[in-house]
Amino acid sequence: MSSLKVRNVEIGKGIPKIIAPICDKTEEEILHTARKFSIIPVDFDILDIDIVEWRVDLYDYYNDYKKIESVLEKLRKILKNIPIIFTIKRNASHGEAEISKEDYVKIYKEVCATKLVDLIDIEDSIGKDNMEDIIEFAKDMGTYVITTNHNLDHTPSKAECIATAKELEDMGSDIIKIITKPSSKLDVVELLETTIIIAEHIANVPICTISIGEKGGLSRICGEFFGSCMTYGVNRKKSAPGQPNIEDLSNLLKLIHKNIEA
Ligand SMILES: O=C1C[C@@](O)(C(=O)O)C[C@@H](O)[C@@H]1O
Repeated sequence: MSSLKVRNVEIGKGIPKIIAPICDKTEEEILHTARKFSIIPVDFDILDIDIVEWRVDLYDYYNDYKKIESVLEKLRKILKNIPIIFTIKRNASHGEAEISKEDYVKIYKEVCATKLVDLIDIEDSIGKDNMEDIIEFAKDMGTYVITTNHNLDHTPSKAECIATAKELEDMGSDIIKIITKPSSKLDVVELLETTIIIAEHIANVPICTISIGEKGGLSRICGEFFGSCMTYGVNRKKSAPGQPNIEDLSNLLKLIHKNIEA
């Protein structure tokens, strides 16, 4: 697995990168949260984040491209050099956006064309052709692509996850993300083992794996050992169940980094 440098952040090397999602509904709240993320750390008031994800499906106007662009322009200024991920999750992937695949593709392309975001996160529920369509466009615009495979009701086998990772990499993903739902502790362990195999033997791009819900919490903190390159931390509002808060996450990641040989 090789790393990916986005602005000053090297994803796929060292401590997994902390992504802070912005999950607000209104422009005012979104910008307020972004300002908190951009504050220069003072003493203990450190918000230790590497990347900000805007969860656009949680915004009141997720299907109004003009409004999205206007918020993005402001976010870009506020967040300065912090990389921004643009994500719309449709309700097919437990997100909030009731949006057709065609509109999804259209909004993502328009956003790439603005060059205001560093990465986009696209979901596999839109189908291979639509994913490839967005990826090709994103590459032309210089936007990095995270492709997300959602398994929100089960944990697929190792073989299935490996096949998925290969397929997503072949499509041109810059980062591969696999999300699974555990029904037992063994499911969590299975995903961690799968992560090692993909990171060390299969993928040439960084991968991120998450076992969701309270049962899967371990998968969010031990990525450095198993080969998962990034993890999501909560600020005020969670964007998914099981996410730890940013401060705890940051402390844990540093502690693990000091005590393991990855
Ligand atoms: O894909 C993901 C991962 C996530 O669902 C999580 O479980 O932490 C949180 C989402 O905001 C993000 O887009």
